[in-house]
Amino acid sequence: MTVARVIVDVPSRDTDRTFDYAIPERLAAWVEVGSRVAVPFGPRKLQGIVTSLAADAEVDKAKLKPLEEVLDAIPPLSPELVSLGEWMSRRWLCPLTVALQAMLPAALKGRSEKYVVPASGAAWTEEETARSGGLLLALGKGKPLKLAALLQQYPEQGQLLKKWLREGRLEERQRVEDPLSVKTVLTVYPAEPARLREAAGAIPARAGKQRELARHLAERNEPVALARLTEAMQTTSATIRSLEERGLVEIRAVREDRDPYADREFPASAPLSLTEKQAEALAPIVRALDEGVSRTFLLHGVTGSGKTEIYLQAIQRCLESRREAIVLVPEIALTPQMVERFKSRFGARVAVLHSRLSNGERYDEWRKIREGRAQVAVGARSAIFAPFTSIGLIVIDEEHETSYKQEESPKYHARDVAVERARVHGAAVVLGSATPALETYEAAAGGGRRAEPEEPYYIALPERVANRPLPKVHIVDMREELKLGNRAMFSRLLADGIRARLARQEQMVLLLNRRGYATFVMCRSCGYTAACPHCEIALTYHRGSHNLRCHYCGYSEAEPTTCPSCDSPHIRFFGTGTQKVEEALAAAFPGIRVIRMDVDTTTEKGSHERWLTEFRERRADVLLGTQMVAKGLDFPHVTLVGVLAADAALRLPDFRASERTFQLLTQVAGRAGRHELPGEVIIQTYDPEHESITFAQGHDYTGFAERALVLRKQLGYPPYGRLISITFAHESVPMLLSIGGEFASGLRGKAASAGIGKDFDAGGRAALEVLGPVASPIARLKDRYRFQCMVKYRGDFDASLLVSGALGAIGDAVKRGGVQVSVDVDPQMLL
Ligand SMILES: Nc1ncnc2c1ncn2[C@@H]1O[C@H](COP(=O)(O)OP(=O)(O)OP(=O)(O)O)[C@@H](O)[C@H]1O
Ligand SMILES: [Zn+2]
Ligand SMILES: [Zn+2]
Repeated sequence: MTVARVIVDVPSRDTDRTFDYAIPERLAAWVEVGSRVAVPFGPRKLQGIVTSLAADAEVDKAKLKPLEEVLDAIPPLSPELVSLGEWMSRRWLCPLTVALQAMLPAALKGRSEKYVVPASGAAWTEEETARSGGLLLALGKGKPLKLAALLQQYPEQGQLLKKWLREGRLEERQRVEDPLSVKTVLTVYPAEPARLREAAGAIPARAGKQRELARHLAERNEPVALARLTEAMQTTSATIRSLEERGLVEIRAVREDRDPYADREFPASAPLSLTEKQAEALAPIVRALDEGVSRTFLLHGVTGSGKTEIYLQAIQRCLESRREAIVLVPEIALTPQMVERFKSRFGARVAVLHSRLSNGERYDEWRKIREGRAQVAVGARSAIFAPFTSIGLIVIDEEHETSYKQEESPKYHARDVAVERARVHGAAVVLGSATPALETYEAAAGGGRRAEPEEPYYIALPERVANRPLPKVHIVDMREELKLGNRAMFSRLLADGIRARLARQEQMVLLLNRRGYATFVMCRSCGYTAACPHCEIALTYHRGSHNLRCHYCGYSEAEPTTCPSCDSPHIRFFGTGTQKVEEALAAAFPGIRVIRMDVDTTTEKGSHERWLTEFRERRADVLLGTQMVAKGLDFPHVTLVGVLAADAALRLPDFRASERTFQLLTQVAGRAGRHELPGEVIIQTYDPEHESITFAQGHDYTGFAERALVLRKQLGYPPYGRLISITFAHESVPMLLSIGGEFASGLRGKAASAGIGKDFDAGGRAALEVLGPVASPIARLKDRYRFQCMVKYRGDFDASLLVSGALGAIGDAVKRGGVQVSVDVDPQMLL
């Protein structure tokens, strides 16, 4: 092979095709499908990825420019991932390079020199040393050598170098000294507990904080990071230094390991003996694993039904057959608690990938997978691209979660990617949820209407483990509360519930459903609301800085004192934030200990974990938060879950609003009473008859789904029809109307000539309907107006192909006018 087809990393229409390059002799051993390369491109030098190799070029071979460099010793993408990228680019209408880049760890993007060093403990025979022609000698000097230089200097040894890199005897480094690996943390080492306790007694009362600290450390009896201690104990490092002066602690700078979980002990866990129901659920999955056929399962199990144990045992089976497993969990649920369950069972064979890791850490975990040191990848959405070569099982926990859809290009859904990868690998896919997406449920169960379940195969776990009951759910009509003169944030029932838990020292989870319940500013006299002058979006009030901010473009302005529209002084901040609830709790229940978890309190790395640990250790009574407290948490002492403003998101202009609300309520209710203590749930709402709320009260997923599906069918929404939304953005509205109109009529024409009608009837015939162009729900963003066309279709044809054809036809006009176009296939968020 002497020609490489390369896709360059420029995400535009014009460059969305491969370009041919000659492979120079010296690089011949290194260029593979999936290699990252540097190539000349006109006057520029670009990065690209080799998507195929060919013996001959499409143009005159003598005119081909040569590849300049191979950027990694071992290609970061396998041929399988390259073709997956091609599939994604067709499926979600994005440039191929965008799909391929999404699979690379961030540390591999951009330019950086690569170095090669011998791995610690690696050894070579004399014969190998001789064959290496001086290469090993050079490396043996202990200094990392540049990969590019080695390729130049030892052209004959290319294959050897590559072999040793693959075997892990040589290692590839990003930098000579990776600054991340020498990071240190100040750590407090306490003295013996007995000594601490004795000394605490002798510390004078005026140094009460020191005394409290000494007692705390005696109880804790293990080293703790200084920063963590000051925060947990609400004290300063000076106080801890005073303890050091007293000889009660020692503060040392400790090298922080790059393995984010390295300092944690994971007690080994053995497989539980499954309940009868669990065993029944596992059986068909094991059968598929043993047969090595690709099959998808929907594991529909109520909260606390023991789905995770089924995942674990399925993974076990997969590993026994020497294949690898990927487990996806929503980013927000990727807590130490979740990670612990996998690490305890499979130890060092687990690699963890999530966004809170630094680029260096992520890269390390990614390399563990690629080099075969890990066989289980646990991670958020993008872990679906884990560079395994022999996948046996893919698990998607909480498969209904919206975070599995990426909202920026490539706008892929991890569920679809999982099914496609599984098809190629002959792997099983397990989609688990207590509240499956209606699309998944309809496909699997057909709502019980189909005699033979098709793909995915439906497995139900309708009961909790050990016959624990699902919690009792009460609904409180907040309008009634108001009529009775209760203007507080908490209904009488909820307030009583909180008081009772405080008295019994049990714990509570309070959810503030803030989606659609923005903290906006409104004039009570004229109804004026503050909106961003650049985007059609209400400004959000920020308490700390007393200003109003746009969450889309960052615009901010000072909090108004009088209404800009009518001069009335009755302009004020509306809606409820978690901060306000926290204050109300403190006022109503003196001494209550609250942990507030929302975007503001969890931005710092590791803070999310820290809060949850504190709550687990029962150092707080209430865990208060937004959506992030609803998922996957398993705390034995939580006996009350309260939902403030359950209906806040119901009125969003999105056909999935009631599905999302039902899912959220059911999930959060599932946090209560998961262990010995029974649980209770109180839902406050202004809309107590809404189906999302009444079905959640009855823990009745099936009832909810059947009703919702009837509506979906009438309206031709998913799962009975599919959507593609195309958004055009530009400063000028007439331009948008003309481009949008041209696109819509072009697409209609293409559909008609393909024999596809526009009528969306119940008969299930192929149909395609183009709605719009109309102003988008966000009508202006960053000073650009936005118009959208919604394509609604059904039937067995490639609608994406038609859309891409229609976009191609207006391509020149779009380019000339400088119109931005974005396409979302199967959109999840209609806002
Ligand atoms: N076979 C078993 N024997 C004993 N205990 C079990 C068994 N299976 C699961 N459990 C326990 O039951 C509890 C609930 O299980 P798990 O967290 O796996 O449920 P889940 O279905 O994943 O719940 P959710 O959807 O709410 O996250 C856990 O504490 C778990 O340890
Ligand atoms: Zn006003
Ligand atoms: Zn804005």
